Amino acid sequence: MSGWPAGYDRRVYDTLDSTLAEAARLQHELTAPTWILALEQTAARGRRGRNWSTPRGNFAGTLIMPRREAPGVAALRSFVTSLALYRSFVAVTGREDAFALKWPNDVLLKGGKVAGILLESVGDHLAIGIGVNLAHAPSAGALEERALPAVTLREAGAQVAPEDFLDVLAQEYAGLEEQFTTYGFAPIRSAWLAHAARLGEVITARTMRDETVGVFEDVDATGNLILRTSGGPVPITAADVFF
Ligand SMILES: O=C(O)CCCC[C@@H]1SC[C@@H]2NC(=O)N[C@@H]21
Repeated sequence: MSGWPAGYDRRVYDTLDSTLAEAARLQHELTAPTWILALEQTAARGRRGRNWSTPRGNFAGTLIMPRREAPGVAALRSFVTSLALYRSFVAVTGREDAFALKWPNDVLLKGGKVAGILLESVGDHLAIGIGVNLAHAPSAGALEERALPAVTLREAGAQVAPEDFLDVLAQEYAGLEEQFTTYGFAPIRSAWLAHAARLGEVITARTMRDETVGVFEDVDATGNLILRTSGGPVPITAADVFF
């Protein structure tokens, strides 16, 4: 797949503090959904207030678009995005078996984290921040306790420049975005579940307040993780998942 999807703009920067921060600064002047790519970020953010490191060679991008739906529906684009990443990774590596999706929105390569996604509301826009370890990954010492190891896409045999990866991702995303706006979450959910890591296995979901251990049974129609526990199914809206 090559080319650039119709209806999307793009801006490429050498260095930014954060593509999410740039999306917030640009929101009022954009006239179309826009991909913002930075070849280096100096103050990138990850989920739950964590830092995210983006040395040169890795992919750091944000897609900003007008938010037309209720926040909960718009947030389902985290699944659209992780599925687009999955398909992009398969496209550039030819390795269908090596990748899996971890709820809510990480992409795994051979069990290690290769990409992360952070959604933010920016006024009446949605900003989808995406970081991919194309060439570099943080060492085990830089990660939190129990976090999955970080791996690079090179470990799947692919050497891809960030600009080239953007072309692939933007096309994959555009196709899935159209599917999402036309048919809703159902087909995205099915496709996502087909590549889910640890479906049917016991996993742990940890929030600031508590921890739930149960069998990963499903992702429901609103994107909740469903864990089967001895007390019945428990829907989880937001949590960190540990295997
Ligand atoms: O914690 C995670 O897993 C999500 C990481 C998201 C990082 C990306 S890199 C591009 C965009 N800009 C940021 O500051 N963060 C996101």
